Amino acid sequence: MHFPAPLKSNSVKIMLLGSGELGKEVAIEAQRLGIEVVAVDRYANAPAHQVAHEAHVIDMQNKDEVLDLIRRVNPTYILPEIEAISIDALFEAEKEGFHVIPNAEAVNKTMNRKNIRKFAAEELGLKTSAYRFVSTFEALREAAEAIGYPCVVKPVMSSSGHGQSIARTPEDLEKSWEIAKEARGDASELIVEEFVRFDYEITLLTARNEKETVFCEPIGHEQKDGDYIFSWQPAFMSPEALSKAQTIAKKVTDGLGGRGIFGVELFVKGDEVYFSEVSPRPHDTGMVTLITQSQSEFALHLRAVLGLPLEFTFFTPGASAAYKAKNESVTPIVHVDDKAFSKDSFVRIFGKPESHEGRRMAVLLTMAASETEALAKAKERIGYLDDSAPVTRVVEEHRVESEESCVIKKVFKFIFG
Ligand SMILES: Nc1ncnc2c1ncn2[C@@H]1O[C@H](COP(=O)(O)OP(=O)(O)OP(=O)(O)O)[C@@H](O)[C@H]1O
Ligand SMILES: NCC(=O)N[C@@H]1O[C@H](COP(=O)([O-])[O-])[C@@H](O)[C@H]1O
Ligand SMILES: [Mg+2]
Repeated sequence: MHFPAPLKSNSVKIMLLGSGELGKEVAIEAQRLGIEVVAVDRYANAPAHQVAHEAHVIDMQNKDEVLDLIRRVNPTYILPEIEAISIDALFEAEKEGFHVIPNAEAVNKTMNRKNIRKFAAEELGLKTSAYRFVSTFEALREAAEAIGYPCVVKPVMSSSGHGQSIARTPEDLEKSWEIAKEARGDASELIVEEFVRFDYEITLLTARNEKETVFCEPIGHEQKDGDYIFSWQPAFMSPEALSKAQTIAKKVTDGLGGRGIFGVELFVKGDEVYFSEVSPRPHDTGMVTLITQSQSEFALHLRAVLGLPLEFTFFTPGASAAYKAKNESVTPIVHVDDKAFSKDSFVRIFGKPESHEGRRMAVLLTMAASETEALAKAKERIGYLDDSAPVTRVVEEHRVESEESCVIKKVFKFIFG
């Protein structure tokens, strides 16, 4: 491939629609290859704005504003980085010949739980939790009765756990209804899901450049309030579960098509693998690849977008811990103890201009001889970043790992290493 210089009439230009911590790392990778970066978000001085050639602040849900900016910037590639973007603008841009990553229809399917669930379960025939869609409280009650308790209630359009709750009894439904309504995005419709008592959950990062598809080592993660707090790589899986996970990821990403990295979220129970959802972009749990791989998920995303080879090396087991702000502040400070900068750990501070309770502001990364050790270090050292907020856990049940599944895991580990 030829790499024209940035800021010229013939530059290769990427436009990030969303400029948070994930976009910031993509922008840095693009800068390393001399690709011109235009970063867009709904607020000023977003993380990727600070490392881009050009920064814009617009209402990303407004079709006209998004389209007008796309036409003015004339990017080679448009990279959606968040879900809350005017999908009509992306469809229109694609019609006008712009290259949306991975493509507008894939963005459309994945931004709405109804579309992706129907696609995965009904079109591709993948195993998922039982589910129903509802838009009235009465229908929510009926769906919960049919699916059984506990069940998980989520707005069809939301991310990072916003608006999500578990109803354990019929009495919880009113609260779940209120939580969902308060969430951002289009909360007019909800999905009610069977609560899957999985042994563990993973993200399988899958990159495709339309010539080849590659998988990263599976990433294990722990969630609090529907948002990730710890991730580690590799996540131990039985060979059968790993093979099923890769088959599902290949089917889903081939079905969505286009170029880029995808975060395929899966629940694993024994050797059964359930498809949960997929992000057509780097995944927050995948920040661990900043320390574990020669090419992080961000570098792989960019390579896939540009149609470059997707070769990389898995360097070392590692883990990540999300640092969440405790307070609201327009002058936020992340206090980091020097010990976080030891030979086997480092920190990435996103530079978000404002904090509010629970907002992810930084990530701590650790490496070790095993993922268990790396995770233990991450859990211990996240305390080196001050006031990391203890948030109450939504999916409390998952903490209780059955003795049986522990024994099975140990046996597999003994046999397969
Ligand atoms: N049906 C379910 N059964 C059991 N646990 C679930 C279920 N749905 C969600 N969870 C738990 O809640 C977490 C968040 O759910 P989900 O990924 O659907 O939300 P999200 O808002 O899209 O989050 P993100 O944007 O961070 O991926 C899951 O990773 C899992 O731990
Ligand atoms: N699970 C999706 C995810 O992690 N997205 C990442 O968080 C940013 C928004 O953060 P903010 O809400 O703090 O502005 C997004 O821009 C993206 O980088
Ligand atoms: Mg998710």
